[in-house]
Amino acid sequence: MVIDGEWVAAHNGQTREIINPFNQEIIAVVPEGDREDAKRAIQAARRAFDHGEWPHMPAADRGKKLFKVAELIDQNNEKLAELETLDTGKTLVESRADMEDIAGVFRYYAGLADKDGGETIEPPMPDAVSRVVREPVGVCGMITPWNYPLLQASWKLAPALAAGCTLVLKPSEITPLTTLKIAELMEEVGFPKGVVNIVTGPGATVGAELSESDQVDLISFTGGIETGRKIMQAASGNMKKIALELGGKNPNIVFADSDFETTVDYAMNAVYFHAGQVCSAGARLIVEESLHDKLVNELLKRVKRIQLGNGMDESTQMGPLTSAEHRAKVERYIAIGKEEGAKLLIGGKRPEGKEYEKGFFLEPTVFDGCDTKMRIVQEETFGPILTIETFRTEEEAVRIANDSVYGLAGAIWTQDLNRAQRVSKSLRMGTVWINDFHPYFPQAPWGGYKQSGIGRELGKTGLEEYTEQKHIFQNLNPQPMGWFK
Ligand SMILES: NC(=O)c1ccc[n+]([C@@H]2O[C@H](COP(=O)([O-])OP(=O)(O)OC[C@H]3O[C@@H](n4cnc5c(N)ncnc54)[C@H](O)[C@@H]3O)[C@@H](O)[C@H]2O)c1
Ligand SMILES: C[N+](C)(C)CC=O
Repeated sequence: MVIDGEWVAAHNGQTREIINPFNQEIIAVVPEGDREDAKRAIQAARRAFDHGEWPHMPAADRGKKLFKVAELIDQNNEKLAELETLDTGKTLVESRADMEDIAGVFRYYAGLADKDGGETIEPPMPDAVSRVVREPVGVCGMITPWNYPLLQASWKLAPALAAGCTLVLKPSEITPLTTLKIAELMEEVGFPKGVVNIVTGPGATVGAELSESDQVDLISFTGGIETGRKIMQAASGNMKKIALELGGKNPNIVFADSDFETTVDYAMNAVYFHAGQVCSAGARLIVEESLHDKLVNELLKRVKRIQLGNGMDESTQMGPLTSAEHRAKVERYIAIGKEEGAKLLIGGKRPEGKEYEKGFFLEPTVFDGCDTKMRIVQEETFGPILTIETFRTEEEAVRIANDSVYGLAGAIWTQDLNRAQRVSKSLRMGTVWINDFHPYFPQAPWGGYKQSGIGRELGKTGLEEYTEQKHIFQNLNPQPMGWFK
């Protein structure tokens, strides 16, 4: 890991084996840091912020460095993609696309770094000037999940560095490899020491230290809702700023007038992409009753054809789940769905065959006859499970879709664009897609309503999250007030 510009082992020499979820082979051994390592990294980031050049460097120069990182990511796209696939199990095609997105994020914030020079405002008194400027928030703690390891890291690294912050990043303990690789690329670009620190290790120690430390000014977290709650509590000690990107249980609302072929195609992609391990997965299909039978029949035909396999194999459409623990959790949800009376139409078990024996595979699964009282509809299973609910009216569709503690994303399929606009206004979600599913890009903010999170990543807001606003007021003609004579 990287602390204060040096590649170091964990202070106590502990290590962790990183496993390929396709065959359980050990692909790497990484340091298993603890609170002590996190403290050292925080101190390094603190020194680099309080006494270093990075926060004071012209923003355009910080931007140039980020452009170079983007170039190196492009040059190393294949290597990084392979590493991500070996570590997570996702298909190589997905990993390559992730790397392109990641380079795009660095490029976007490289360009944005020097665009906000502050603003002059009109003070309500004569002979005065007022300026509002943005300054880096300080030392940032960053904690990332295992499903999109480098992508989620890039959404934090690029804006924080553009803003002039220093940081300590803790990747998920089970998928740290691409985060360590990008630290190598950043070393090649040359960031001042202590600006970028990477500490590998568990959430309960390294993550908790970052969240609790009074030397950290902001904690940015992407992960599950329960961990988010703990981080929010831990952050209250020094009132550090918090940015939380949490889970979702995202409705995919299909009206009977939608374009059938495109809708079915996207409904599959919405839920089974990356084996459903996507915060914005379209895991709840909410379909107009009159279209239900036709849509379900076609879905089942296509689900049967999904090609499971090694993510490294170009013909694979869906890889294994990322860990044995996670597969066990998803299997528990399948059992819960059956107990709740949902009708299992397909899947619900591990695939048979020698090629699947060692991997953490689970068949794509469809439950019909679902409703919002069921746990499989309310809770994030984070696996290849689709639940189907039906509606008769537009109002009912909206009510069902909003009946959730989450509010991350959702989609509407219809050719009636007035209806699409009406429904999009009624959905309590951070992102609404009309006749599409899944697009996200650096220019548009990303984040959740309700318990899906606090704050936004990406877009201009994603940069502002890493800044404090300062109002600088100058009296141009100071005279005694004469109040206390
Ligand atoms: N909203 C988004 O943009 C987005 C994106 C990706 C993933 N997610 C969510 O992430 C979740 C899946 O990821 P996960 O299983 O890795 O989540 P998780 O909450 O289990 O872990 C996320 C990170 O938090 C760390 N952590 C665990 N306990 C901690 C503690 N007490 N203090 C500090 N850090 C701690 C983990 O080590 C890991 O690095 C899903 O809920 C998914 O929806 C959300
Ligand atoms: C934010 N996203 C969609 C890239 C990953 C969510 O898990």
